[in-house]
Amino acid sequence: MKRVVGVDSSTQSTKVVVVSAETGELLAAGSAAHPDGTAVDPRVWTSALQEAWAAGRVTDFGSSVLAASVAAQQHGMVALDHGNHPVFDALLWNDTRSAPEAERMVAELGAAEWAKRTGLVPVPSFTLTKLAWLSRQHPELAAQVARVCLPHDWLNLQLAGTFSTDRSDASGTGYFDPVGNTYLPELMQRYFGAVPELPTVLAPEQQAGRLLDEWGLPNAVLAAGAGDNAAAALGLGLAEGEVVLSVGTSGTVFSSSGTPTHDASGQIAGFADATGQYLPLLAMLNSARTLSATATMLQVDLAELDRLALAAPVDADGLLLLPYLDGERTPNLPTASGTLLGLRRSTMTPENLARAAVLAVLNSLADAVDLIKAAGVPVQRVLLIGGGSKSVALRQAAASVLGVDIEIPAAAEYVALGAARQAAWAATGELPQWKRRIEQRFAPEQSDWGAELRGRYQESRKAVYGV
Ligand SMILES: Nc1ncnc2c1ncn2[C@@H]1O[C@H](COP(=O)(O)OP(=O)(O)O)[C@@H](O)[C@H]1O
Ligand SMILES: O=C(CO)[C@@H](O)[C@H](O)COP(=O)(O)O
Repeated sequence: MKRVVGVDSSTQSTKVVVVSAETGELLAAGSAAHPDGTAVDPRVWTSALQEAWAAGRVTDFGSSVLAASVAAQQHGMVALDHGNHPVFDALLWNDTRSAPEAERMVAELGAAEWAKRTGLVPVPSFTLTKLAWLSRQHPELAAQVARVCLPHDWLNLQLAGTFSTDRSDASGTGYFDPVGNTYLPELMQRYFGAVPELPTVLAPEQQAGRLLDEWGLPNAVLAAGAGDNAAAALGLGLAEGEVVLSVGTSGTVFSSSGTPTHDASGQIAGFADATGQYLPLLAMLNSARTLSATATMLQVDLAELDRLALAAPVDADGLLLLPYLDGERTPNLPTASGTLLGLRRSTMTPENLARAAVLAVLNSLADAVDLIKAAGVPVQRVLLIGGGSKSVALRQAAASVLGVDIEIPAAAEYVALGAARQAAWAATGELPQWKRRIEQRFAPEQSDWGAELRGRYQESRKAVYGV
């Protein structure tokens, strides 16, 4: 049996899977945690990959492995000197210190022009705003930068010694045109003050090189890799009309599209996908960690948080959480903090707080679905994935809050699986057709509690944050 390896180097952890190249059947898996924080030394990701690789006993599959591929969190600023040493910690997608730069960039060029040229309107998540911050705050370090890449590109460098990326990840930088598939050096020059070497943008099925001997897979080539959401779409075999709700470290809502988006409001990121098409996407800074933070506040584990949330009234008895705990990206409120409304002696219960956290995550996703629908992206099927989707309370309430049927694919690491599927494509020249199994389906409940809650959530958000 021929195998392929998929990697997901996400915000909180590295996950590695070994699967059948023909069917995608899971054969082995390993993982390793990342440190908390929004600025990370990229060398930590290399160590985590080595740890997850060993935990998954990947080298036991040796010469049967045809290829590997890396998907990773998007946008991280990996700034390297001439010796490929990081000049500064990689500022991640959820670091908001470059908010002033993002505002300045939008004010100077205009949102519509940014959306037209890059598919994006700068927010602190995007790589170029972080480079602008480095150039302004640490000019002496910026002067040492010889090349710039993204988290998945850094791991490509460690795995095969090649400096390469793919269009899905490049499309999240703010200096790339996903329609023309070209870098925009004039934007890099204008906002970073120089044009460092940038990784070669490979086609989705193109090989990036051969794995270095130290990784113990003598016959394996390395595929181009991808941004994590594009890889998840590949892992799910996402089709136009299908929308993914991912409750991970980031909350994301995205679909597959044959046409690019240029949303001047900046709410929909017009990314490229990992098949040659496009991936219109909205991202939230606060998602699964809203649940874990609430569990910590209640001093319970996630299983107990779920039990509490299931024991509460469906609407948390009016307790309402606006979950902008780390600031927020959609809506663009980088300096915001969270707000709890409806506090009464009768509503201040652990059950209601747990339920309010679940409903907060779902309302943020529902806001994003409303926006992607309004942009004309067809929404015929909604798939719920991500670690947070393991919450029974969340998956049971999702259909009522969003007002649509929700499908839960069988539990899998879809980002890593998508990377593995790309690896098989790069090795064989054929994109394998792996089966997707739906584990559960939920329909909206008869009562209209979800619609009533959506109204209160939107009124509260408008009243408190003005958006
Ligand atoms: N049963 C659960 N209930 C709620 N949240 C969960 C559960 N299991 C895992 N999580 C959360 O899922 C998140 C990890 O999800 P994942 O999709 O792997 O994230 P990433 O975006 O980093 O890939 C963590 O924040 C974790 O707390
Ligand atoms: O910023 C985005 C998408 O634009 C995030 O989706 C990151 O790509 C982080 O992904 P996870 O760690 O949550 O998987």
